[in-house]
Amino acid sequence: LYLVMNVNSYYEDIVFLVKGVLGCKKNFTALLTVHYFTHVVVTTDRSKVFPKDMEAPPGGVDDMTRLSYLHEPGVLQNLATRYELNEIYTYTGSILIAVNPFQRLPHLYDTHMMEQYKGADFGELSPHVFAIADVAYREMINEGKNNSILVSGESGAGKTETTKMLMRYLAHLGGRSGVEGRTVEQQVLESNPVLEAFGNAKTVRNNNSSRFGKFVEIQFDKTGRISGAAIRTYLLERSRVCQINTPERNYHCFYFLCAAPHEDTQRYKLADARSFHYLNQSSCIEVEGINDAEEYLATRRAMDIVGINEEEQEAIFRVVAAVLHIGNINFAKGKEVDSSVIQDDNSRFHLNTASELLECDCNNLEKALITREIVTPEEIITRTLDPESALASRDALAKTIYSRLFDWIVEKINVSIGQDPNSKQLIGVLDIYGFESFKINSFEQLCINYTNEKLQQHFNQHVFKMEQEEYTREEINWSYIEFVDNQDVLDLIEKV
Ligand SMILES: Nc1ncnc2c1ncn2[C@@H]1O[C@H](COP(=O)(O)OP(=O)(O)OP(=O)(O)O)[C@@H](O)[C@H]1O
Repeated sequence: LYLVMNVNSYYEDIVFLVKGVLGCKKNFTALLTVHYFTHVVVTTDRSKVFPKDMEAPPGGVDDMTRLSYLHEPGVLQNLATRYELNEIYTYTGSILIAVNPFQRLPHLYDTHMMEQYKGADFGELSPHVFAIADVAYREMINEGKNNSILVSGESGAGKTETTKMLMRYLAHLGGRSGVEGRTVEQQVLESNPVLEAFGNAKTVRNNNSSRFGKFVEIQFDKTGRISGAAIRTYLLERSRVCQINTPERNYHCFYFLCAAPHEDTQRYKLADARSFHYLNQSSCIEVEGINDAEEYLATRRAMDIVGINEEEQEAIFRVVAAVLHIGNINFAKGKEVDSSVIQDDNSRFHLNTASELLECDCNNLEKALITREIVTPEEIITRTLDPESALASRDALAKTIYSRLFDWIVEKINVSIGQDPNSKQLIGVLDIYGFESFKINSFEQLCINYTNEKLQQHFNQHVFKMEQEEYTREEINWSYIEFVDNQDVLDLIEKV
């Protein structure tokens, strides 16, 4: 198991390192380096300052296990120093820390660079995401065992970009030349735009934030060539389909479709994105750097490439449009207590259009929205719903349809990429969103945080156990390292 930790680069106020002590009476007066270039003199409490490694090279160290003081400011200072020199990668032992450069650095990822890392000993060259992929691949070949690379970090830290680079490098190592048609590795890489159109959205932190977790399994044959692949997705953020706030957006595909050529929008009876409730709850409709009309065509092309045919594409976009129409169906109070009716002609138009697009009977759809069936051992009881409950059932339907569409697309991509039933070796790359804590947290956050906690636990055990075994083997005198162990939290959730 390898870990790539992605870090955002915009923290400004956390590096407080003592540059030199000016006086030390009651309080601690120290010359501090704030945000690595501005120097200020402040008086502060002794407990708030940390010693600086005066012997560290001016450009920082490329493996942080070599730092004399391993405290948080020291680690951040080292990352910041290297970042200033455009060195975005740093090791901590076998863990790779990647700081988001927020700019394209093509020279870091070209073929020449890939060739350099091919077969090089770990640690011999500068830290790089290719080195992690290389060692995972070589261990798999030499020891015949499966390997996984875990890419973690908060939203916008660069996990998806890192995953793409890992895949590109693995495709470079295990790719086949001269194979007719599109190769497995090409198809895996080319599936990204499709997954992003349906699973990514603009958030506060990231204009192209993945709202699902992804585990890509690359399968290899005995000779180390890629023989198949599978993409597994987790925890698609369903709530986004119905609820968004400024400055966020819903999933990209909704805006792409509203900006499609006229003949397509006409077929799906679509209008401006601003006229749909699921989109206009946020004032953000357009995003700088994303041309929705062009992206619509690009998504269609990407679908062609991954084997989603014209008829299937039509069906997919019909469902996307139907979700938008469902969101515009409103309800008014019915004559009976706790009942509701379709609000007006406008809502009826959207109800009829949604049922046309979904190819279902519009009376049945209406009934499904304004009533609830309760199944008891004796009979099925049908209860009417008040307008508020009807809205909730409308949103639940939209979320379910959308998440099933997403799963269907993933399944379709998997069928077209093809898995190798005889494969004995694989490398898995896990790109999963990190811990989340908002003002208001829902069940989705609990699931996401639980998953991360579980991964963290697995990693802690793996790393600490490995280290301790090594110390014992080398007969090093060591004492147990204290670390935050949240096993109690996991036990609590798992036993509920
Ligand atoms: N190695 C890199 N080179 C160039 N740009 C990068 C790199 N890593 C990240 N970025 C930039 O940062 C943006 C956010 O990165 P990315 O989408 O990979 O984050 P993420 O951690 O997957 O976020 P989320 O969890 O929200 O999906 C990218 O769109 C890209 O502009």
